[in-house]
Amino acid sequence: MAARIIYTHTDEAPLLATYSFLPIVSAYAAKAGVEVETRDISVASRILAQFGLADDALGELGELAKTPEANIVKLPNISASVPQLKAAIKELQEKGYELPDYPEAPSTPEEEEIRAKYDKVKGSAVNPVLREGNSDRRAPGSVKAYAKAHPHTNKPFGEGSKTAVATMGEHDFKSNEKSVTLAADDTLSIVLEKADGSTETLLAELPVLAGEIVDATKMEAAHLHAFLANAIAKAKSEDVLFSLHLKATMMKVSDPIIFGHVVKAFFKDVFDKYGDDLAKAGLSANDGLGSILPGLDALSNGAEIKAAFESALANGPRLSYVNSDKGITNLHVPSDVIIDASIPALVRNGGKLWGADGGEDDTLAVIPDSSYAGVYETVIEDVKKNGPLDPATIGTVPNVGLMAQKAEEYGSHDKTFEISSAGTVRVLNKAGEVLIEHDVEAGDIWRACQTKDIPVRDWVKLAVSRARDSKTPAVFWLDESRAHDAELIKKVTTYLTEHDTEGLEIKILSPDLATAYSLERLRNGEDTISVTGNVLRDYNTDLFPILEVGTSAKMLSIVPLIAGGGLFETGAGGSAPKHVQQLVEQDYLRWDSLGEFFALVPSFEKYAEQASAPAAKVLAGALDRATATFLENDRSPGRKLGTTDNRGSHFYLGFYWAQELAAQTEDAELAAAFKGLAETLAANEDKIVEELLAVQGKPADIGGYYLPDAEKVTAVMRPSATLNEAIDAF
Ligand SMILES: NC(=O)C1=CN([C@@H]2O[C@H](COP(=O)(O)OP(=O)(O)OC[C@H]3O[C@@H](n4cnc5c(N)ncnc54)[C@H](OP(=O)(O)O)[C@@H]3O)[C@@H](O)[C@H]2O)C=CC1
Ligand SMILES: O=C(O)CCC(=O)C(=O)O
Ligand SMILES: [Mg+2]
Repeated sequence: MAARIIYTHTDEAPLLATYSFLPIVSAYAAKAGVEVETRDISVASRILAQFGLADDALGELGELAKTPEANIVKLPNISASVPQLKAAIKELQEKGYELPDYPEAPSTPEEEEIRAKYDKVKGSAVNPVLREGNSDRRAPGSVKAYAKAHPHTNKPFGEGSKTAVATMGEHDFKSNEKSVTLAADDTLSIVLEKADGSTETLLAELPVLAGEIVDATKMEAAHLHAFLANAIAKAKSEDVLFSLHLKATMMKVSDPIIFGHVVKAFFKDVFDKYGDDLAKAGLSANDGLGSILPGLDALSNGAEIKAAFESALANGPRLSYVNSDKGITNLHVPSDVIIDASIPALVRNGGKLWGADGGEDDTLAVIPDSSYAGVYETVIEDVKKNGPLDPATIGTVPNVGLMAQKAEEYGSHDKTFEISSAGTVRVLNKAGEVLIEHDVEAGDIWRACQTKDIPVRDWVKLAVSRARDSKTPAVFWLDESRAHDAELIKKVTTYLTEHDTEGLEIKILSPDLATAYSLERLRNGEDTISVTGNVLRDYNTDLFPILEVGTSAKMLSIVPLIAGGGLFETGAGGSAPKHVQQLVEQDYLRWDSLGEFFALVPSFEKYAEQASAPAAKVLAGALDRATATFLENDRSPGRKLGTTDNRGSHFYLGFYWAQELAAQTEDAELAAAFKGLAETLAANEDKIVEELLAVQGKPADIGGYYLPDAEKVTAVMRPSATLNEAIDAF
């Protein structure tokens, strides 16, 4: 197969940015003979693919990721919650695609089949397929230097701040975990034996490999209810905002259920009184208020129920709001408050979130499961005690994350069950022996996770090589008192002996202690690699970047694929839905494409290696230097109308990149090819910037949300005739 770079078309802000940036990338790459192709893995395209209406690009890339030829630049994509999925289906239907409605409660085999198709698109359905390697995420030196020179504000917590984390600590996933390491290949099954002696097979065949860690645990529904009742009462009595923080997208089975429990607990009286009416109307607490409230219009007593919700909102603890102008609460949409980005935003903002009136206040951050809540508790207590972290002086906490082959919790969806009736869940091996068992009650959420051996070995190797290459101490964030971690620690200590660790500082600390240790070093200006499992990989790569450099958009995010290829993720954050709103309202896109710039450098380097194409390496080097100039000259999009936005930032990157290519001496032909362009862009800088600024300030029509109109988006995202001419003629 000829070498090529695959640049992904995704969703929301990164997709819009692609319309402006990719023409530049493709034009420059072509001059160096580098093939750049695109594949559409947007939620819209993935829905269409399920029904044979589009190519299965994700399936294709998933296969590619398992080969040495892979060279994929992966932009952030929507991990759709059910309300988003329904909205996307509706938009596609309105555009003429014959798609069935999302069956909320499938009752026929046909509906089951439709539901199964949609469930393949739901939640975090892209990343786990492409991530056939472990994760290396860090803030590049140039980004740290920029942050030190232009520090953003991490606000102090107020005197006597009441902001705190509430977490269960008992009867939850963390405390109920049991774990085993398999001695040999096997096929497991998961069976529920009910109190009446009957059995229900929850999963018939779970193939496992020798050396694989399998764990299982449960969240006990009755205790979750008691915990939530307490947390709600506490927020009320302390008069702080109540906010829930989950990862309903990546934990796409368990967390929407937990979200539903919180909605029901917060509006207990409403559900006690009208629960049956809501259920009959197909209005599920798991989808949030944003779906329930509009759905009430169709009910005969809808107005009465709406009034009951409003009165509960007025009389309960104050709820935090995602967007108070639009009346969107923390309990509106399960994907609106995603823990990895939302808690760091709270910490950055002095422990405050926003209430109904748009004013900010201290917050009780509710994180039901205690597996990782301690990390955030430790950060919040540290900032309360020692003051905000100062981006001008602090060190950095890069991450090496165990992620390959759907490791740990993020691969648990097909093994997560809301228990239908009381009994015992058992994980059995082929010989019928019980490996793990839990007594369960109806409503408990039981789940199993798998962690394969090869990924663990690769992760340890990556940690050692990162520690050595960057001369930085590394800490494995593992808790020996947690069942899964205890199994993992055995492997880590074994695999560490396979490497030369002479002179390296490598520790194993529990997540709480690792947080405290890393924070102390951070405050001293020292760097510490966090070597973590899959969930803390996700959390830490937003937490530390947001505190250190203001956003996770500026991260270098590499996934060295185990088969030898490369997956280059752009930044460590998401697809920024708020940015699309701003573009549509004001024709201003504040998306920062630094993540894309950073990802392309190793992607071109990889291409140079894959295709034995030295020119690609020249492209990479020039882009790297151009990005440094871009940062020095502060060309990232501002936040305010009338400043350079995403489109202007692409012009500047393209301009500096062309200058670097024209100036380099490694490849004279390439230098000659870029000379004219560099001159044209320099001569027209003012004109181009003027053309780009001129369009701002009025609504922009992109012809859709999930499947915007390509022509319209092109027109919006490429408004400078002068720039277009220079690039297209090149
Ligand atoms: N790799 C992936 O594919 C990921 C996908 N997601 C998905 O993204 C969606 C949104 O998730 P959410 O939790 O809201 O997190 P986001 O990271 O999309 O947004 C949080 C905030 O971070 C800031 N931000 C993030 N990226 C950029 C950028 N490149 N330039 C400028 N600002 C940026 C914005 O802040 P401000 O508006 O204040 O400028 C934004 O509102 C969800 O569908 C989620 O599942 C989430 C994480 C990773
Ligand atoms: O896949 C997703 O939904 C989000 C991924 C994410 O947040 C991350 O990897 O940091
Ligand atoms: Mg994340």
